[in-house]
Order: sequence, then C-alpha cells, then structure tokens
Amino acid sequence: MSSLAALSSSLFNGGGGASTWKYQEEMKVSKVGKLRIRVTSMAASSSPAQTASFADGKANKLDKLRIGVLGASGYTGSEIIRLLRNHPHFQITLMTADRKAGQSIESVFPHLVTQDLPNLVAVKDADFSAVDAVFCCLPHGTTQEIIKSLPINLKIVDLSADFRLQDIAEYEEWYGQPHKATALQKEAVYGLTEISRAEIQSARLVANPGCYPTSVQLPLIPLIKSNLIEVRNIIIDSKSGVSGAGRGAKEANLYTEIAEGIHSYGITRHRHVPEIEQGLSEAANSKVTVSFTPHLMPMSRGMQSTIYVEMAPGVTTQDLKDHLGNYYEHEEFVVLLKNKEVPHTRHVRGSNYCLMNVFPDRIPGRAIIISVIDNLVKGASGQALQNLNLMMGIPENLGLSCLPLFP
Ligand SMILES: NC(=O)C1=CN([C@@H]2O[C@H](COP(=O)(O)OP(=O)(O)OC[C@H]3O[C@@H](n4cnc5c(N)ncnc54)[C@H](OP(=O)(O)O)[C@@H]3O)[C@@H](O)[C@H]2O)C=CC1
Ligand SMILES: CC(=O)N[C@@H](CCC(=O)OP(=O)(O)O)C(=O)O
Repeated sequence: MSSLAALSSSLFNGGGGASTWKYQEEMKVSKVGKLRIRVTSMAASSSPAQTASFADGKANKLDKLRIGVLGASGYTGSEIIRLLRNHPHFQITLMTADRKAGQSIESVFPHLVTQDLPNLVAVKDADFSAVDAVFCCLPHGTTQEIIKSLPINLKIVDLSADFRLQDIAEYEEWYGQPHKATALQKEAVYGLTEISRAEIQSARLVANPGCYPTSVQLPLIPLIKSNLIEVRNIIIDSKSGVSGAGRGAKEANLYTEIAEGIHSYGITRHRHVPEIEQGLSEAANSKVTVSFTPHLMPMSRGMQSTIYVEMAPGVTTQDLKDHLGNYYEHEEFVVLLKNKEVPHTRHVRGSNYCLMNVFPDRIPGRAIIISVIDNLVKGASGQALQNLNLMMGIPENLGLSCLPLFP
C-alpha cells in the first residue's frame, strides 16, 4: 500500500488500528421538499481523546492529507483555498505562483489575510515530497509538462483544459499546440462528477471539465442517453462572468470594455466546442455536432446556458423534466427546479450548485433547457474538490456545502 493510501486508509477507515472513523450518510429532504441534501456525519469507535480531537475540529495537522495548490495566485486557486478552509481532512501545505512567487497570500489576495498559509513559491522550487495531492490551477498549455514532472504517487485534479480531450489530434487542432504528455492523456479521467463518479473514484489524474461544458453536459447527457432528445440541431447560448477569463490583465477585460454591455465571442470556434461534443457524442454513441455561442457578461462570476433542443417523437417537456428530476434526485449539487421556476445565476453565487429547468418552446416539438452554475465553483474549483474527495474515498461534499451568497 502506498504511503498516501495508508494515510487515507488510517484517516478514514481506521487503517486496522485502534480507531475506526466511519462516515454515515443519510438523505434528508429539505423543508421546501425541493432539495435533497446529503448529510454527512462522522462516527468514531475509538479512544475518547481521538474522538474529541476530531469532534472539535482540532485534529492534529499531521493527520490531514497535504494538499498543493498550483496556481494559488489565480482565481480558481483562491477558490480552492476558500473551500478548503472548511474541509476537515485537507490541509494546504504548498502553494505555487508564477509572477507572484515569493509573496504571501494576503499580499496577492487581501481577503485571505486571516488564513495561516504557506508563502507562494515557483513550481521549480516546490517540494512535492510534502504533498499527497494537488489541484493544478494553471493555464492550459503550461500544465502538461508540469504534471508530467510530478511524483507518480500524487493524486492530481487538473482544472485546465490540457487533459480533457481524449483525441490528441483534436487537442492539437483546437489548442494550436502539440500535446506534451500523450501517455498521461490515456490515464486521465474526465471529471464530470455526477456522470463519471465510478471512474473518478479510481483515478489518479482527473481532468476537471471546463465551465461551459459543465453547464451544458449536466442537463444534456441524461436526456441523450435516454434518447429523449434528438442529437441534431442542438443550439447552446451561454453567458459567463468575467472571472471565467482568469485574473491575468487583459485589455479586453478592462471595466471600460465590459461594463454596461455584452458581446459574443469565439463563435463556432470556442475551445469548449470539442469538449462538449466529446461528452455528448459519448452519450449518444454517435458523432454530435453543436452550435455553441458564448457571451461575456458584465458580472464578476456566474454562468447560464440556454439550450434549445428538438425532442424525440412523442416526447413532451414534462418527460424531459421527469427524467432529469429522477436522474438527479439523489444528487446534492444538481437540482431541477419545480414548476416554471427560472434558474438565476444569483441563486448559485459562490456555491457548488447547478440549477436547471425545462420549458416548452413556442416551436412545436422543441424545448428550452436553462442551467446555471458559478463558473468558479461548480464550473471549476468546487467540482475539482468534489472529485478529489471521491478520489480519496471520503464524502464527496466535504468542504462544499456552503449556501449561495445572496444578494
Ligand atoms: N476562471 C474560471 O472560471 C475557470 C478556469 N478554468 C481553468 O483553470 C485554470 C486556472 O484558471 P484561473 O484561476 O482562472 O487563471 P488565473 O489566470 O487567474 O491564474 C493562473 C495561475 O497560474 C499561474 N501561472 C501562470 N502562468 C504560469 C506558468 N507559466 N507557470 C506556472 N504558473 C503559472 C499564475 O501565477 P501568477 O499570477 O503568479 O502569474 C496564477 O497563479 C486555467 O487553465 C483555466 O482555463 C477552468 C474552469 C473555469
Ligand atoms: C469568460 C471567459 O473568458 N471564459 C473562458 C472559459 C474558462 C474556462 O473554463 O476555460 P478552460 O477551458 O481553459 O479551462 C473562455 O471563454 O476562454
């Protein structure tokens, strides 16, 4: 057994020692009867001292899995830090940056001043012997070589696009550069949590989905798998907050360029097209081609995808709703809204939820599906944490059950 597996095992199963930590999960229906909430509690049959130690949240730091955040000075890295603040078993021991290497986290993100965190170091100076798992929050194109150089025992969730496309030629075509870690690509598991849970659980390297593809695939994959919608003429109109573009300074993202206006971009050639088509084609068992147009919205975070689909003969919008409702019934983070409730990006801000609903179109036989997520959470760091929890064999929702910010 590797040292990581041993640590994980002793933390979460007792590891054959005196203590036995076991998670108990129960499903509770919330008061409004709309959300099913997975409640996780931990029961211990061990010495009273150990029980108290975990119960009051002061577990010995050494008992925690050591987490590295590569790209901690970026937006998704900072969201990982925020979420891990409430994680009982993960402890950040390494954080990297590029231009900001050498700085403290509060000098880069003043809102994190209260956190006791290591200083940012360059990747080349990082000591990976002090970590068990990493979140890789680096720009695509830089990530393949860095992940290739990491110790083989590390569990890795990569938030970039570098390992999402199974077809190397497709990656090279859409990203305009050679793939630099083709062997690792074969190993990488695409991490759309609610769809690929079993594969993620046994993965070492997970390619976390892009934000737009998450908002599109969560509603469409179950419907395609059940042949409820046609796979032709799928039209996706998506809108994103500006944080989707990262923290790096770009003229196009200046306040003066984006405030009080919206614009579409990447029409027919956005890099998320092959990722969306890969997921939908796998669900359909045939090549699916979509029409996808993203838009940049004058808001800091949030994402909506409005998807226009043709239903299979005889299928109604109520059938689509019933199917999605059943499919996600036991999911904590994917929620089909009731009746005619309209998903709103404000209702997922800062949280790991995906809210969706289905509406009849005026054109007979067609339906409109709307899904919303927070691009930085369910579209990036939140889903990444769900995935690492799964990879470590611990409850998937640890660190993630915070409610959205409203207003
Ligand atoms: N923002 C979003 O909503 C989403 C982003 N993603 C993906 O997640 C990844 C991170 O995104 P995001 O956090 O927004 O990006 P940011 O631009 O905000 O942060 C990038 C981070 O990577 C570091 N970095 C940049 N270049 C290098 C390099 N050559 N070597 C080492 N480190 C480097 C930066 O360091 P420094 O600041 O010190 O230069 C910074 O810490 C990207 O691949 C992105 O596409 C995925 C889903 C959604
Ligand atoms: C608003 C905005 O610019 N959004 C980004 C998508 C963010 C993302 O998920 O990018 P990766 O696939 O590289 O991880 C874009 O359109 O490129």
